[in-house]
Amino acid sequence: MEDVLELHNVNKTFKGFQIKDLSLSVKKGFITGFIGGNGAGKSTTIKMILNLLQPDSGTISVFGLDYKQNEKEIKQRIGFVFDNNIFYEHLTLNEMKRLIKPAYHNWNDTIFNQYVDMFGLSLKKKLKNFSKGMMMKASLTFALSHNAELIIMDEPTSGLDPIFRRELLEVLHDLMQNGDRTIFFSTHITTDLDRIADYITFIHNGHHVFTKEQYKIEEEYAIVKGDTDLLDRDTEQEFVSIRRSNHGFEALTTNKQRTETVFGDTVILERPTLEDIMLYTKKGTETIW
Ligand SMILES: Nc1ncnc2c1ncn2[C@@H]1O[C@H](COP(=O)(O)OP(=O)(O)OP(=O)(O)O)[C@@H](O)[C@H]1O
Repeated sequence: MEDVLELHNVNKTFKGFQIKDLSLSVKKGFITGFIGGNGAGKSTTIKMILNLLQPDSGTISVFGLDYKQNEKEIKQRIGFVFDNNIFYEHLTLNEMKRLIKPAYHNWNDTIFNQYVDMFGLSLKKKLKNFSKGMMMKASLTFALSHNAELIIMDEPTSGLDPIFRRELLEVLHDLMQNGDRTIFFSTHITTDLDRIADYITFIHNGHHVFTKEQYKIEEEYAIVKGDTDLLDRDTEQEFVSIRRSNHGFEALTTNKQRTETVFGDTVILERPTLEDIMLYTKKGTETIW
């Protein structure tokens, strides 16, 4: 399968925060959800992918091209959707379109009008009077109107009400019927990903934890529950992190099959949510529990 986006050993240091040797790839034709807790480095990574921020070292290639030689071509083929307002607020949607359209040689007015209608956006209303949901839809409309092959979104569903969110997810899902398109989006709302993501990329504290097909996560990971007397120095090694209470322990395994072999039916295995995986991974590295 073709990778549309590849990061190789990318490093970026801010005071008090570091993206460390981040390598990841995004498969063409699929939706990849990009997850990680607050401050994990998602926005920083997305900015580097969009060449809005330069890595200190490492390489980033988009469509197999690098920004140094091919910035214009890459930007023609990428659409990005941000949660905060990147438009000129005093302009109407129509005025904004006139400004953006000449920058893209693949611009398609029919598609633009189609999404404006579908999203119920007003062409004559000033953008400063758009709600957050409308702004997100406007931003997505611009990305789609130049036929972007790769759509990158930073928290597209945050702050949207459940109906808007569901609608947006359905639009994203429908967009994938054209198998050439790829979507990479960060989110805190991991339940959104259950609906539409094929792959999940998880970063924690500037490190890549995994990129996996969603169904594989279900196959490999499990929450394990059992009596604390099953735990010793050896068996503890089986888990990412362990939570103990008076009633027993709960832990996350990344290798369900092995856990079954080691513990047999002395433990109960449950399907973890992405939230569980994020939480246990965080606790594991902080060793609080
Ligand atoms: N320009 C900058 N200068 C200094 N530090 C920065 C800069 N941009 C981001 N950071 C820091 O880098 C860390 C990662 O921030 P980033 O916005 O990438 O995380 P995030 O995963 O998108 O978080 P959230 O989900 O909360 O939006 C944070 O500690 C942040 O304060």
